[in-house]
Amino acid sequence: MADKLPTVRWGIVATGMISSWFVTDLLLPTWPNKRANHIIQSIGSSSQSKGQKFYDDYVLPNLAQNSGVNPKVYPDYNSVYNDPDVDVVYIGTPHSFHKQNCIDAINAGKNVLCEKAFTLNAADAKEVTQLAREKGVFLMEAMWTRFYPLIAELRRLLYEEKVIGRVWRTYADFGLSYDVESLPDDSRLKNLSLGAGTLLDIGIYSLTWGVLTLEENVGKGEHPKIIATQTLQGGVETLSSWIFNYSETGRHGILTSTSNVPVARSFARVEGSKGVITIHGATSSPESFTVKLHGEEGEGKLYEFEKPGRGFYWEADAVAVDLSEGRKEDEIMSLAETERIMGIMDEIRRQGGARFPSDTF
Ligand SMILES: NC(=O)C1=CN([C@@H]2O[C@H](COP(=O)(O)OP(=O)(O)OC[C@H]3O[C@@H](n4cnc5c(N)ncnc54)[C@H](OP(=O)(O)O)[C@@H]3O)[C@@H](O)[C@H]2O)C=CC1
Ligand SMILES: O=C1OC[C@@H](O)[C@H](O)[C@H]1O
Repeated sequence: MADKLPTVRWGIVATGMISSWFVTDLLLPTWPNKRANHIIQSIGSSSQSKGQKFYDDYVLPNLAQNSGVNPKVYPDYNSVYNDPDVDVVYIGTPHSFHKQNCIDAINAGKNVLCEKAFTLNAADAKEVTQLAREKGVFLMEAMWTRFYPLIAELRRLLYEEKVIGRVWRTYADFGLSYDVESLPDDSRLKNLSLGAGTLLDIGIYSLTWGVLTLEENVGKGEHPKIIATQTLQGGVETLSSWIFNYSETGRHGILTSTSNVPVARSFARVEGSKGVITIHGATSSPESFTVKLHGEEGEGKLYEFEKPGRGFYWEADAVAVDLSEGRKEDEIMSLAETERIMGIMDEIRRQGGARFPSDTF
């Protein structure tokens, strides 16, 4: 069975935390709903020694899972874009570099999976998506949570089975607890030119839970009105809160992110006319949810989902399947949806006051 799956060869750009998580997951022996095989073909870093350390730490221990391929390590990113054996480039740099990294990879004719947040603002996102369309390469934002089987089941229950009746309201939070001011000045979480602030880093997940639970046809129906506010500390946004108002359905999303308070384990709650669904785990990496009908005795029905490692393989599988079937974008995380999400985050920042040096609004 595994032989019939499409295989994709990845070029990894940057060797920070997220790239280590992504590669470690792709080198797992298997996972639920596995739809593709993945090979780490090459690694690009700011230096040979850093790239080599990444290889030693995250690839070498699991080399047996890499289909006999020993990846090349390059002391730059361009060599990855120009490596003829790479099918798709994975970009794991801080947000502010995504635009240029994508442009370079696309101009080299490569397919691209780029980390969230896709760019710093919607205008930059459109420039990149337009280029990919022109060049005819595949491009996707790595919004991994959207590809969890848990999401598909949750949406089936909400909009096919309608288990909680008419959906009215979603609360979702992503909070981490760190002191921004004590971080080094070059930290991507503190440095505004690297895109610091909670909205693009973690608020994007609360936002995603909002659209996935409140929109029956995600991105294809009514677009929400937004009412937003933000708190800045030393110019860096540390607390964002916003309401989504869907006037056609009457639904509201109450959504927030912060670096000042850790999120609760039950990070989201979807309320309907007949019951409530409470979602547990990390906001980026959900584990289970409980469906409890109004008036029902007990704790409600728990839905649990198996997840070896962290869960990055599901988005990678989607890329591999899209490529094998000749698609230039993914249906779940389409380019239009990325543009829309970036536009929503622009609007929250417009109202809330958080700005990056490169913003033109
Ligand atoms: N999907 C998810 O769950 C997560 C996604 N992310 C996203 O991934 C991106 C990277 O985050 P993370 O891995 O935490 O960041 P790190 O700081 O850990 O790593 C970023 C890497 O980018 C490269 N880089 C290039 N230029 C710079 C620069 N000027 N400053 C810092 N790094 C630079 C470096 O790699 P090298 O030296 O090898 O070139 C560096 O190691 C962000 O956009 C973030 O939103 C982050 C965490 C989780
Ligand atoms: O995407 C992310 O999810 C997990 C967080 O810890 C991280 O800061 C963020 O980039």
